[in-house]
Amino acid sequence: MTISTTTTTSKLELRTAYGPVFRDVLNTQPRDCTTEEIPIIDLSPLYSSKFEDREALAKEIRAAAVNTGFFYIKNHGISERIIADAKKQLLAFFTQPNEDKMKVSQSFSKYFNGYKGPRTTNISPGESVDVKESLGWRYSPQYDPDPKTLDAIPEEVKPWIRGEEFVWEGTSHLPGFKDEVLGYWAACLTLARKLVKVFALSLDLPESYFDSRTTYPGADGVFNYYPTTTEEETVNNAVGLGSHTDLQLFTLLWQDMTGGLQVLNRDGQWIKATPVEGTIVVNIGDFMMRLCNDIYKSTVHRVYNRSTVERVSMPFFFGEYKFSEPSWLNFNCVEGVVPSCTSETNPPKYEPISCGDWCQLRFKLENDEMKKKMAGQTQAPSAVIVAA
Ligand SMILES: O=C(O)CCC(=O)C(=O)O
Ligand SMILES: [Fe+2]
Repeated sequence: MTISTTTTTSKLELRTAYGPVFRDVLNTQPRDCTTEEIPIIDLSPLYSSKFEDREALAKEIRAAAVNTGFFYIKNHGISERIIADAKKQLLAFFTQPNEDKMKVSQSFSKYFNGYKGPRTTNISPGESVDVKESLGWRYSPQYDPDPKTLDAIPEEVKPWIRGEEFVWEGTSHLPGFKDEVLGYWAACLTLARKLVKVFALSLDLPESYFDSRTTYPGADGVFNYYPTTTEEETVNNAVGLGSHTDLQLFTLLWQDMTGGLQVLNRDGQWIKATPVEGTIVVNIGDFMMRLCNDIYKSTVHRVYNRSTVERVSMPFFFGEYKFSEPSWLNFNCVEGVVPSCTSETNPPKYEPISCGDWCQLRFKLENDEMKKKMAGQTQAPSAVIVAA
């Protein structure tokens, strides 16, 4: 008798601004990641004055980005104090009575800022609603650690500034909230602007390639709070946050030590991105994937909190939003595949689009579909994977 060892796969549906895409997923249990799959990269050379040091770092980043598209960074330069203060404020926010959280409800927002309650989003169409709740705030030039003269912001740029003050007004009763949350956000933005230079190097571009493109960047801060799942949700395989890719150039993701983040590796195997003390996770977003013609992949990930305690995370999404001179003169602010990633035999696979449009389109799509879903049912659906 022969025993079949063939592993079956399922198709996982992912939502993008241009409609669904599908990935093959092995029907095997998630396993721990190896250090080859998700390496820990020492970021100290980022702060070195020697070009060779930064170039060597760029090589490490390229290797990680073409492999799983996920890596941990240590010695990243964001202090433990800044992180601890932000986490303290995160907990202060989410442990408030619901009516206080609703003071900054996303329903007040034009641009997806504010609070979304638990089980009110469904990022992955084939999985359950997301058990997590979240608070998001977007780029505002008045809080940019690289100071901006507000009067000098070009008129054409202004419609692309997506930060909204109601987030800070509606949390002003929480002592130190705005300062400490924006302190963390500013530290992430400073780090991201340094890191994007190494990403440029890693793509054989000049270090300064993205500088003018990130003068008014996509810089979205989010706090995620994953309550423990109910017994029914556990039985129904409910996700904390369903399978998705991030949208911008890259994400800096601080996660607590609870665990629950899973990443789809190149073989279609779910692997666990186990928390590593003192590190931040970096992952590639869709816009980066488009710019580099798929050399780097935006990696699918999801979260299950199956522990007996809450889990929290603080992602920061970094992208080109609005170009500064001279690029903003090209007001469509679209960007195609970068020249170093194409050749005669490897033509661009993607039409140019702006990072801003790319995000706005998908946020809207997700929101509209969720509204339809909520209108049609009162109970959270259980997870369904589209059949192979
Ligand atoms: O909570 C996490 O670890 C991941 C969060 C995430 O993927 C997101 O907010 O896009
Ligand atoms: Fe994500």
